[in-house]
Amino acid sequence: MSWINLAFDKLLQTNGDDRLRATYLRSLLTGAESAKEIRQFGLADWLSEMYRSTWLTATTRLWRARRNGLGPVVLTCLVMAPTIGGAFVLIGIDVAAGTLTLAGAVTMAQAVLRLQSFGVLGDAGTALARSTSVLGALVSLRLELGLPAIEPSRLKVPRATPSKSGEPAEVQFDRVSFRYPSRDTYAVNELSLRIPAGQSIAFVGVNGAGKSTLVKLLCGLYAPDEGEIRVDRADPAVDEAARRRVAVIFQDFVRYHLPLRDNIVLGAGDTDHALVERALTDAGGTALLERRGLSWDTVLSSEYDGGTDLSGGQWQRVALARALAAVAGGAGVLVLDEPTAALDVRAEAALFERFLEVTRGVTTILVSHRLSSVRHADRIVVLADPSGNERGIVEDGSHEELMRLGGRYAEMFSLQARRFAPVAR
Ligand SMILES: Nc1ncnc2c1ncn2[C@@H]1O[C@H](COP(=O)(O)OP(=O)(O)OP(=O)(O)O)[C@@H](O)[C@H]1O
Repeated sequence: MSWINLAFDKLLQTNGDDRLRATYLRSLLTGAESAKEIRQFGLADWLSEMYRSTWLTATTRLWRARRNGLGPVVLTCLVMAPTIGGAFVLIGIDVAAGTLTLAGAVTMAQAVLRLQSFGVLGDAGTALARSTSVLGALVSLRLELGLPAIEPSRLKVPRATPSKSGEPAEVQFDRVSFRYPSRDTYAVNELSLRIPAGQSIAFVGVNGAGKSTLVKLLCGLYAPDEGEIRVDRADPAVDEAARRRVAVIFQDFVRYHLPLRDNIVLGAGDTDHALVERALTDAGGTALLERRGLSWDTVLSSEYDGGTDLSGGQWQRVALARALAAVAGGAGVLVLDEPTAALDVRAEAALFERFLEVTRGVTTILVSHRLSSVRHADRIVVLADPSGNERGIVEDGSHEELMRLGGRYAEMFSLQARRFAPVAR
């Protein structure tokens, strides 16, 4: 059995984590779930390069191993070909002479063909060579059997450096309307809004009011049917630089199976380590390093040797740190589209409050169903209810102003405050 163990080891060392990572990177680059975030953060080139180099590392080793193993295969073929050919000739001669029946010839031929099962051309070898599709399971099995771990190779990938304007951006929606092609009604209807540079603003409204659609329009993921959107006077739907000025964390943000550090500074070049640390601290995620004992190089997936997965709330802190790092890297607008939904009411409110504190002076857009979480924004806009005949924005002001107004926001806030009495003051 020692040769099986050897081949097993060789296969894993030839591919192992690199193959697994390359397959994962390919799924990130081609999957619908990660597409909007990859486009928004401008990660396509960075991830493509990482995929290319990871795949190349794995396959180069595989090619080398195959080349090394080619000698015995060629030698065996040279011996087997005349042996099998000669046997068939002898069978033919016997059949022609009438000393071997047709049934006998078929049986003999089968027996001769089974000769291939021996040695390097054998079934076991072929099956092993084809078993790369079960690599993930093999890696786990290896751990189960107590075999030593394979060290994942460290990637050194050149990364894109974002523009570093450092200034908060001004955002303008001018009579914007947008309808999804499959729908009869407008998701956003004649909405006008100017967000001065450095202001924090919250979008609130009933389900389906168009809050997330507005965020996607701002990210340039869709172009409006009518009206204009501008980020520092440039259109994010057509201008890559304007798009990169918007850092957004969606509710379904991507949980990258990459080291903790890369999860925070995705594609952000050789970022100063102090900046990454500050981003994690500001996002309230230092417990990951202190209590969970992670290092900056720990891959955030248990599928990798030494890797580990995080809880929903811990992932959200990593995603928030990513947003803060993007701002430090040059983004001028920060958008949080309900990325904290997995946190409880109290934790979300505390996090948003802290977030507004650390991003003071940055243009910030918050979307949350929990009004106690967004009450500290400089300004709150209530989007029209699409089921009525309203359009655009129906209320606009600070928490205090809207409460004094006694309109829709005040009604929604009081309703929630009764439900979450200890949180909403
Ligand atoms: N990809 C899509 N295709 C078709 N219709 C969509 C799509 N995404 C959203 N919609 C529709 O557009 C409208 C606005 O949706 P959107 O998600 O922007 O609202 P929202 O205010 O963010 O809602 P919620 O509070 O439930 O998150 C809804 O009627 C929704 O059903």
